[in-house]
Amino acid sequence: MLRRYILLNTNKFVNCRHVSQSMLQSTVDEKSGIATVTMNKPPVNSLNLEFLDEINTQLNKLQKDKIRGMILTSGLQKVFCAGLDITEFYNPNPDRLAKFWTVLQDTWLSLYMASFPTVAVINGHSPAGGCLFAMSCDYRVMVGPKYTIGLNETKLGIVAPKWFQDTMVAVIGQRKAEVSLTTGKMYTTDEALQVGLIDESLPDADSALKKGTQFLNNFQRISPWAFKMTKDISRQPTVQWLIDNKQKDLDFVLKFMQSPDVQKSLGLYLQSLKK
Ligand SMILES: CC/C=C\C/C=C\C/C=C\CC/C=C/CC(=O)SCCNC(=O)CCNC(=O)[C@H](O)C(C)(C)COP(=O)(O)OP(=O)(O)OC[C@H]1O[C@@H](n2cnc3c(N)ncnc32)[C@H](O)[C@@H]1OP(=O)(O)O
Repeated sequence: MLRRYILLNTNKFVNCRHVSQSMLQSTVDEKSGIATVTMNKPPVNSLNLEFLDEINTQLNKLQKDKIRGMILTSGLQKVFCAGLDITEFYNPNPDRLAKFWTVLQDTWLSLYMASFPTVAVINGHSPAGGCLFAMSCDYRVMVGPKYTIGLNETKLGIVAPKWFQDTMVAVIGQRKAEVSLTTGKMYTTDEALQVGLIDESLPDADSALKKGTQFLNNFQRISPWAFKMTKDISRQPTVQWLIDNKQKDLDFVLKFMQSPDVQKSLGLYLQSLKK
């Protein structure tokens, strides 16, 4: 059952419905219908099976609730999202890895094709899967200048799947995405703005949240149906490959991730992170 709360959010009191509370906090502003979904899984919001499942469930719920827009952000000090939880890939249990990858596919489809407008307020570092989530929103506002964002998979000795790559191509174009992906480039906020990976850079989280809300307010006079149809037409070419190839994509990941060379690279990368 939904309960009424007064919630302290970025130093401001707002009237909102409290929808859930765990690794993910979700609040809906009653007046505007805008949801703020805050990832809060210390230390770095890494996306493991349970966290992804919670995010996907929440996205589906918000869709049913017919919210008018969503801000996706982080409750952590300096990380938006560290991407996929690398421990899901290292010495994996094949059944769990299969579930993990399937939930990731579904979560991406839910976010990328959300029926409501979405904004990523990137208030911390956003490598790999974190960058994928940000790129899957309709608009990106990043807090600068000290955080970084990008698809860094090649630096881990792994390969960004086709649908990660296609998402980046849709945002920054083929040529820039190719250089970015092959070099595993992590962009500073300024560089990300220059290349078009983010839409705006703001000096602090409060002003970034305000900017995100302003963007969503653009849709108050736009019919949700017209918005959704337009977004579907625009994004369909990017999602269709995964829709048609979910099993093939999963089979490939299971094989790829269990190969000795990939396991060796991941082990070394995990060690370097621990240091
Ligand atoms: C031929 C092939 C064709 C097609 C290919 C098809 C398929 C390919 C298959 C699969 C592709 C898989 C794709 C994966 C995408 C990903 O998302 S991989 C994840 C990449 N993420 C990263 O590289 C981020 C690494 N982390 C960082 O850079 C920093 O932690 C960060 C800047 C985010 C924060 O820095 P800081 O605040 O200083 O924190 P720490 O570095 O000290 O970290 C704190 C603890 O958290 C642990 N940790 C960090 N990131 C992760 C992570 N992603 N997963 C798990 N754990 C992580 C870190 O080890 C620390 O742990 P400790 O406290 O020491 O125990």
